Amino acid sequence: MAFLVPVLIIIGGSTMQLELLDRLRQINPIVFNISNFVTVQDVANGINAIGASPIMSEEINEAQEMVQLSSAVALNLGAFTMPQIEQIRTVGHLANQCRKPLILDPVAVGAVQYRHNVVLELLNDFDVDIIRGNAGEIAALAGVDWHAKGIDAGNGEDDIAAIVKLCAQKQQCVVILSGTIDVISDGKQVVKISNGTPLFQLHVGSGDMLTSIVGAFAAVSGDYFVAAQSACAVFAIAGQLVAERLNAELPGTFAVQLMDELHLITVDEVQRNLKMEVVK
Ligand SMILES: Nc1ncnc2c1ncn2[C@@H]1O[C@H](COP(=O)(O)OP(=O)(O)O)[C@@H](O)[C@H]1O
Ligand SMILES: Cc1ncsc1CCOP(=O)(O)O
Ligand SMILES: [Mg+2]
Repeated sequence: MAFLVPVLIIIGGSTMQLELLDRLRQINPIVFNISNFVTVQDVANGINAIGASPIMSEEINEAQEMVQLSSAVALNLGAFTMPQIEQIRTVGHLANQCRKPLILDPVAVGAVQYRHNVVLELLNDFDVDIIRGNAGEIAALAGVDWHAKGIDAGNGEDDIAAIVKLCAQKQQCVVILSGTIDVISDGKQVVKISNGTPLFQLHVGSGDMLTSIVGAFAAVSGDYFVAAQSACAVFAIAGQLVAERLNAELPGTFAVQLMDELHLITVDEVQRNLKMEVVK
């Protein structure tokens, strides 16, 4: 096994372990995803491109084997049906029993009350380690007023650092609120990562890809707060590097080149481009 050079960035007491990207590529962890039919291909290829190994399943009878063979489990609630909720519940319990990191993407819970209710029931049923959503979704889970717009963040006036911290305290896990700035909290500390590009918003599935890539980082780190920060930094900087090379708003080209960049991006590039701050 090649020697891993530790790349630690310490800002205001918070530690970003950028070498997790190299560790991920060496270990090639399996990430089991319950995906949605809209973005499943992007999610599988995003995991593959970054250096992990995706597997998807909609069958409850193979839930136990799926969880056992994987190193992280990502639950995307983008387009679930009631029978699928039984599979999701089973997988959530199994992930807890087998101590596999469990990541949740609560798609559109800020816009659809039915989804919100179902997700709150699931969160009562099993423990998730990391929640990743946009501002509309995280505000809903924090119980804060916000005008979400379908699968998109929408708008609101509250302080997003306070919202993500409240959500992390309420749900007792690490929470990522992604957007123009990614804000990450474990309920005590809050970190902001100001990388990325607005082109992410022109590609449906950007958030879903990030959620499963968070799973890949959680699979190779015992510290979910650090894993969440590293995944957000790598993903946002990959998109930013692509955008810097494009001379027009090209959503199709962006999506294709994002996949390439996820494969090519190095720890050194992340380190040179990282814009991270600890919120006081
Ligand atoms: N305006 C923006 N500027 C920079 N990065 C962005 C912007 N909007 C979204 N992103 C990035 O897009 C990725 C997906 O996040 P987001 O768009 O919030 O998810 P979702 O697709 O679930 O709404 C994240 O890496 C985030 O940092
Ligand atoms: C359009 C759509 N409808 C249900 S799930 C979904 C995809 C959401 O993807 P993302 O949250 O990554 O933009
Ligand atoms: Mg989303």
